[in-house]
Amino acid sequence: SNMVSRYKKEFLELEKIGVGEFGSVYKCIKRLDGCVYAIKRSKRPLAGSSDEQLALREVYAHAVLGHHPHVVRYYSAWAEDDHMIIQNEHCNGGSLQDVLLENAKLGQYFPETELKEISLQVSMGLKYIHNSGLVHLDIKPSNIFICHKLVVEGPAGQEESDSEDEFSSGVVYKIGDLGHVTSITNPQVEEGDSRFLANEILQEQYCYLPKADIFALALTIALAAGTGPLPHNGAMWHHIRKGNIPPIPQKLSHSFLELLKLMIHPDPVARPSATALTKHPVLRPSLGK
Ligand SMILES: Cn1cc(CCO)c2c3c(c(-c4ccccc4Cl)cc21)C(=O)NC3=O
Repeated sequence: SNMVSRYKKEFLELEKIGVGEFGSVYKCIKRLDGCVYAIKRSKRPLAGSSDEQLALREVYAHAVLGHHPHVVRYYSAWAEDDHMIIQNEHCNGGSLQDVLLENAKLGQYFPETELKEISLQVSMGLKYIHNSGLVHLDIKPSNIFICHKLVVEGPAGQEESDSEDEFSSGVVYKIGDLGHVTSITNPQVEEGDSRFLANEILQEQYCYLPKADIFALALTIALAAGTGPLPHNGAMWHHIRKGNIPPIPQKLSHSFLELLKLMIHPDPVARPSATALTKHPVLRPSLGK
């Protein structure tokens, strides 16, 4: 590789915002356009390894998926000095997992209206991914990123926000980390986090893959509602796969609880599709009247 890396040449590294076995994520400023990006640098996987497959799948998925308000935007990816680098949109509000941990410390949880907003926005992102012929397969709080719209001061000092758009609350939830994305029709399934894994995927039944994302979304929402840590395996894992939503320490409406229950139905066919969720009266109260 040439001496000066493209990464160092094009970007100013501000801070490390994540680290894992996958590599490290940095918040960077691109010198040319002055914008902030999230950049993941990971050790280049062994050529021909399954890790290489995963890395390529992530970039293919971003390339196919183009732009959607509820999918983290991809800008570029390249390889240099034995590293894979992917440059994505930076979401300034952290991940849903970060907010859940903060909430838990304070014994607070997302109220039902916010739980429905998260469900609706992530369903819109899933509808887009599924209609593109792909499935995510690793939906969970740490892969949902939050963008707070920056308030624009008007001339008279009053806040300006085109509140007629659907993000009137100013918070946008986006699906990120496409490392497990695969095709619905000829899938190469790399199982996601077992805490959010639907039983049919464990049984290698891949004929209703989009419904595995719906299953994982329901458990993601249950965590946002304050349920305790999910099991990775064992009796409680199977109890949930029989269609039992783990206990939630707040009063939720019967209709919302019934929807969450339907989303983890043991039979994937019985679970609502992402498209159905985006039109569901429980999530879109205005449609319910
Ligand atoms: C750990 N971590 C923290 C953040 C910032 C949230 O305020 C973050 C981001 C991403 C990613 C990411 C995930 C998977 C693949 C590539 C990237 Cl850049 C990871 C992130 C990403 O794609 N966009 C992010 O904001």
